[in-house]
Amino acid sequence: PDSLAPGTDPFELASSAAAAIAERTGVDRHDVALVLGSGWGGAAGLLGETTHTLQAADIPGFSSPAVAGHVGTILSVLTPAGRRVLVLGARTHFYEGRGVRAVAHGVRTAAAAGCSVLVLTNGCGGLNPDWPAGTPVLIRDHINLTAASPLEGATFVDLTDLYSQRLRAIAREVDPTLDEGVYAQFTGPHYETPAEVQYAKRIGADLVGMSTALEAIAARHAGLEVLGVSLVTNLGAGISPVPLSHAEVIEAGQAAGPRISRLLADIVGR
Ligand SMILES: Nc1nc2[nH]c(I)nc2c(=O)[nH]1
Repeated sequence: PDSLAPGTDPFELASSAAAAIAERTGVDRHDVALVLGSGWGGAAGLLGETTHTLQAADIPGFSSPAVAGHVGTILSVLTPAGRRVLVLGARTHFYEGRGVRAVAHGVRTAAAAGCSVLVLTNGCGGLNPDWPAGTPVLIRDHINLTAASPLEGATFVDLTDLYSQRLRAIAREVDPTLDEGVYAQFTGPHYETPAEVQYAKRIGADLVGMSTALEAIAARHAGLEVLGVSLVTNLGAGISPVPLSHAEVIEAGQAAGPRISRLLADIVGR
């Protein structure tokens, strides 16, 4: 069944997606999954040898991307250390209105494909003036402002250390200058008002985005160890005098591309 409609079991769909990936790549088990957010597109090429490129729309439960800057492919990459990375370039955002099952499908597919680690990357707004556009920031924790959960029913899941200290320590070995922050997921698709940015700041957020938190919760439930890395692509509304634009977002991501791609490749290579 290639549908996330009510009635289909999302975990069965993830298993069939993982089976389709294994069949099409000949790779029975992947080790690390990587979700590429805005600005992170260049990372895949530096991870190792891309042995297979699949169209996401050909894999059960995935659809073609709705956001410019997100490619609609799923890659299988072999790292120099012999690790298999599943690169999910087809993220579904909560604001697409396809439901939380669609948002969590990639993560569940990664777990069903055998992955034990998930690296979630995103582009986001920064609330710290010390972080100009192009700054990568490790996610230390999140605030889920979507009023939703990817989990259904009495699925009580502990979220302490959701963003693995072990993986953050590895990231800091690779780049000791990396800062950390709390990421708040808004529903979007609109950007925050200046008042909402100040609200986010007051409740303890350093980064504002429209992804990641729901995926991380689904990842913990699926038993994956999570590393989250944000790319500050703009300062949150009201923090900087000029208005936001998606063009600015893509441009800042591209400028930071080489550095963050190298960073991600070195972290995954550990
Ligand atoms: N919510 C929110 N999401 C974002 N994504 C990007 I790239 N920039 C932003 C931002 O300023 N706010």
